[in-house]
Amino acid sequence: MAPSSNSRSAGAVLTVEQMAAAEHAAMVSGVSEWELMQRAGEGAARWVARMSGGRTVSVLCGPGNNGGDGYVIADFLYRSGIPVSVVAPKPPATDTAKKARETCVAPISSDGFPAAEVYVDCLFGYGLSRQVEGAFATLLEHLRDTTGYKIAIDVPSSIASDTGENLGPSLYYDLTIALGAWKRAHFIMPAMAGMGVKRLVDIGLDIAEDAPVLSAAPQIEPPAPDSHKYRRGLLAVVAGEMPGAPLLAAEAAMRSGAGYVKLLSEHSHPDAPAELVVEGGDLAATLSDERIAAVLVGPGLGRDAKARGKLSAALDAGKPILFDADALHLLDPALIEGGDTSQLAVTPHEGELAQLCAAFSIEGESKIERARALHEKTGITVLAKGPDSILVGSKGVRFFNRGPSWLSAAGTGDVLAGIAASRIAVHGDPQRALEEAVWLHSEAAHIAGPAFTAGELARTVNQALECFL
Ligand SMILES: NC(=O)C1=CN([C@@H]2O[C@H](COP(=O)(O)OP(=O)(O)OC[C@H]3O[C@@H](n4cnc5c(N)ncnc54)[C@H](O)[C@@H]3O)[C@@H](O)[C@H]2O)[C@@H](O)CC1
Ligand SMILES: Nc1ncnc2c1ncn2[C@@H]1O[C@H](COP(=O)(O)OP(=O)(O)O)[C@@H](O)[C@H]1O
Ligand SMILES: [K+]
Repeated sequence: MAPSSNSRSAGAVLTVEQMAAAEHAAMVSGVSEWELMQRAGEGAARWVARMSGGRTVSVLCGPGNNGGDGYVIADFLYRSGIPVSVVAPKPPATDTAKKARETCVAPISSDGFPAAEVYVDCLFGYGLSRQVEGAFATLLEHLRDTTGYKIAIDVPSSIASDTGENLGPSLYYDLTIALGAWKRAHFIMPAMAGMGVKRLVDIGLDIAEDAPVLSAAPQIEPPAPDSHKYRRGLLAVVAGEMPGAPLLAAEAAMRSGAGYVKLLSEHSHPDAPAELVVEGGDLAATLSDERIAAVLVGPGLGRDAKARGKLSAALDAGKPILFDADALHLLDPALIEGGDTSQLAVTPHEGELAQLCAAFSIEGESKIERARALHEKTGITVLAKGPDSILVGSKGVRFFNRGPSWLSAAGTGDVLAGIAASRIAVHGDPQRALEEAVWLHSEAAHIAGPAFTAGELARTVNQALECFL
């Protein structure tokens, strides 16, 4: 019953179409749908048994194979001596779910909502295709209003798997157990916020290696024993109209691994920390220093002709560049034409991504489609940030778990940009740097505690680094 050891499903985040294709491939290779359902149901049942701790369990079963999983779960729990019952408003509609119901020894009723301490929601999985109504909606409303421990199997039953859209009563689960692979909804807001703790059951699917994946915690190397400040990476932060934002970014960058951070500014910065070198003079000439390993441009830059000139100067230097904030309102096809875009990266929030898509004539229904199209059209590595960040680069697509919501504070984006640019200065790989930055930013927020300021967050990043060494 255990899945084969060569399963490559760990971490993949799939659409319904990709999921169905992976399951079809398994069946072509000789694994029956029944066998897949047994693996899924048993794997999930072991989690339910662990979480229930002897409490009474009620399993809600729908008409499709998600309901089929429910019968397998109930059967496993019943045979394990756990008090369990099933509610199924409609009989199974698929052969495999019918077989699961026929072999299920747990008591089954077609109506009511039994009082239980643990509820397992198997009404709909990735097959949900329309608004939930009638008896199914009533069950979900009861589930919403009860105080029991709530477990969603595969995908919460009112959530559309590809879009995260809510197609029925909206409720919060304590635990969501994904089957076979993660689905997009597991990492799309607001759906992901209602799923509680998330766990994945491996059912031995073989999944294409280029499928989007959930980002795994990075391993960050300390400086080599013979390192010096330049070898560790010199980052140039280009300042503009507003002094605060680039200073915040530089504060974070100094604590993210770069050996040397310079603020290139025509203003004086009496508030700058002593360890930050502030350099004036002609920007193009300063950026021609071959020891500069990466450039950050955008925080506090401004959006006028002078700002655009600075952006041009940065691009002309031919170095790896991270564009954030105001720079994302200035970038356009003419500016990057003919350059090596593989060393360029952008960190737009929702509004800035919309701005970039308009500038580069890109359309896409969802954030992931827009980010992917922007990368494919321009070659630029894109981190579409927010509570549900998505990274798209030459190594494919990465999803992330949600960081602390305390990050929703002014200036935290400048901190993220500083961290990411610093990591680019260290190793030169934009996609790796952005992935590291999301983790460091989140971890720094955990360490900084509640209601931190962006400055406090920036000054915590070196402690966050310790978690990834
Ligand atoms: N196909 C496979 O090989 C496997 C599938 N598994 C399970 O199967 C699930 C997908 O199964 P299905 O494709 O059968 O789909 P679901 O069980 O998610 O639900 C689809 C069924 O519900 C009906 N339906 C959809 N929306 C409805 C609505 N709003 N109101 C009433 N009826 C509605 C559909 O007509 C269909 O009969 C997965 O989420 C997973 O739980 C697992 O058992 C692993 C193996
Ligand atoms: N609710 C949230 N939960 C988790 N992270 C969030 C949330 N809101 C914002 N963030 C993160 O905080 C940062 C905000 O950046 P941004 O919108 O550019 O703010 P600012 O421009 O004020 O610096 C991003 O890294 C984003 O991913
Ligand atoms: K479900």
